[in-house]
Amino acid sequence: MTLAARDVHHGYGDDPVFDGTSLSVSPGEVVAIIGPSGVGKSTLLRLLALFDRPDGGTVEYDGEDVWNASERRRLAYRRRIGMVFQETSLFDASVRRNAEYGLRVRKSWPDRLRDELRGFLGRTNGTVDAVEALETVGLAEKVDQDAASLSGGEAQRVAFARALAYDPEVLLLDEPTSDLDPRNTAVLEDAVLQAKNSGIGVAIATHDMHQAERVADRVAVLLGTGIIEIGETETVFDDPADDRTRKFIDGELVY
Ligand SMILES: Nc1ncnc2c1ncn2[C@@H]1O[C@H](COP(=O)(O)OP(=O)(O)OP(=O)(O)O)[C@@H](O)[C@H]1O
Repeated sequence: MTLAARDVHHGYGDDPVFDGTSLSVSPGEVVAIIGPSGVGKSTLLRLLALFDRPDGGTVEYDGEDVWNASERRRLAYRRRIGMVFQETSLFDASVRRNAEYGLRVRKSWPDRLRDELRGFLGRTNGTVDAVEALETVGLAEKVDQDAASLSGGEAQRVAFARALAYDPEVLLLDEPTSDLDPRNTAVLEDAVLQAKNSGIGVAIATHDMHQAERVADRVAVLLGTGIIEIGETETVFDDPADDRTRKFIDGELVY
């Protein structure tokens, strides 16, 4: 599984956000996307999540141009991608039901039938259980609590568990710890590393350089209308090829 945006052009109105940029996510790696506010980190994640079609260029899943595939195939690909947004949206029900939500909605009918058959035959279906996913984010003891009564940090962790619970091949995280305290941040970062170790490819947009250093194998630096540099985390932080990267990381670039 590799999810890739290739030479994508995209914008809103007359303003280009991307003028030909590329990014790929492979199994078992974490790619951090860093860059100033408004540069297009969320937009890039939305393109990778197959929510929006790029104006130009391609988004490919395992080499297949997703927007030239049938809608059925595109939906099947979309089901393999988990996305956690900046703003969490839980509904008024228990934590468990919120974490299970993706399982019910996103599974295709053939998957559901297969799972039922496997359940009938007494086999496990390989899907991460919602409670297991809640354990990963340290919320197992809150499964029966009403989601509406959770703190902001707990709600973000439930949103992450929901994405994990349906066993995605790729996880796209948009500032998943922007409102979290250090303890909640550490729990989520740990969950990201567990996801990676289980073979999931992760892309994470973050404002937090230290977070990128802690969790990412590769870092993509978005500036202007595209990625100006992408490489191994250590190289990008310690010995960047582009001087603008160094300035951005050192806080010398003013936007
Ligand atoms: N639906 C939209 N309609 C019009 N303009 C949009 C829309 N979504 C995003 N933009 C614009 O596209 C640009 C990129 O936005 P985006 O949210 O991707 O940036 P970002 O890097 O994620 O920002 P932040 O770090 O503040 O979350 C911004 O100039 C934004 O105003």
